[in-house]
Amino acid sequence: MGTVVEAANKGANGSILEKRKPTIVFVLGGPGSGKGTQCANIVEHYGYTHLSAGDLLRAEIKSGSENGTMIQNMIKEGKIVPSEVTIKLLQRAMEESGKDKFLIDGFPRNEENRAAFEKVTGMEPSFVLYFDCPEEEMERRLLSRNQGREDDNIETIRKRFKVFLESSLPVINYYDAKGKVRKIDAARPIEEVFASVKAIFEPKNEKAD
Ligand SMILES: Nc1ncnc2c1ncn2[C@@H]1O[C@H](COP(=O)(O)OP(=O)(O)O)[C@@H](O)[C@H]1O
Ligand SMILES: O=c1ccn([C@@H]2O[C@H](COP(=O)(O)OP(=O)(O)O)[C@@H](O)[C@H]2O)c(=O)[nH]1
Ligand SMILES: [Mg+2]
Repeated sequence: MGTVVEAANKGANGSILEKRKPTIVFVLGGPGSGKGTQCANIVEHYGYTHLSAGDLLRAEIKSGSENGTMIQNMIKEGKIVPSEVTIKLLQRAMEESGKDKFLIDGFPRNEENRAAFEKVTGMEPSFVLYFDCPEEEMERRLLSRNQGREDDNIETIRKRFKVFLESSLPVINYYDAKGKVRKIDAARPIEEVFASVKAIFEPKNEKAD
């Protein structure tokens, strides 16, 4: 039974993840659009495991890994770290969690990230949550985030906005063409945004009338 699904999920590396067939939701949106904030809410209500690609990369810098300096420099410049580095961290985190429902926050950030992830893991997202927010609002939020991040300064923020428009939006457009994007107006208060998020995660009542 399920041979068609199994074939569709089969990736190139024989990973245990294939056997578990995890559910994946990509959480995308510009820097400061509220991805991390809303992911925390989703985890609380819907039992997903939150994996922030940015957090994994920052942890990798702290761990003193051989890639640490390269990653740090790229983040400081708002550039996208090579796929193989980020994908390895995501795969490891998924494996180690022992869980099977993931919010992947802030990845894929460009078409190459996306294609490499799908190829290496053999997985596609169930859907993509896209937090849509104007730059002025994102800029305000980032400048008052106060997490001591090296990239939350106006110079790097401008670079991140440019990278988002040029490289990350095409990923959203790609999934939109496949009918997989759930777009949310993220320029509202946190609770209002979460109300829209809930409507996406709640099971549909087919017989509602
Ligand atoms: N809807 C919102 N309205 C106002 N501030 C918000 C909202 N969502 C998040 N924030 C704040 O904006 C900053 C960036 O949010 P965060 O969730 O870290 O965004 P992202 O992960 O997309 O960069 C944080 O300080 C957060 O508390
Ligand atoms: O898949 C990823 C995710 C993040 N980053 C880098 O990490 C930074 C911070 O990402 P994060 O998602 O934490 O920032 P946010 O958008 O949440 O503010 C980005 O600007 C990139 O330089 C990356 O290269 N690849
Ligand atoms: Mg974040």
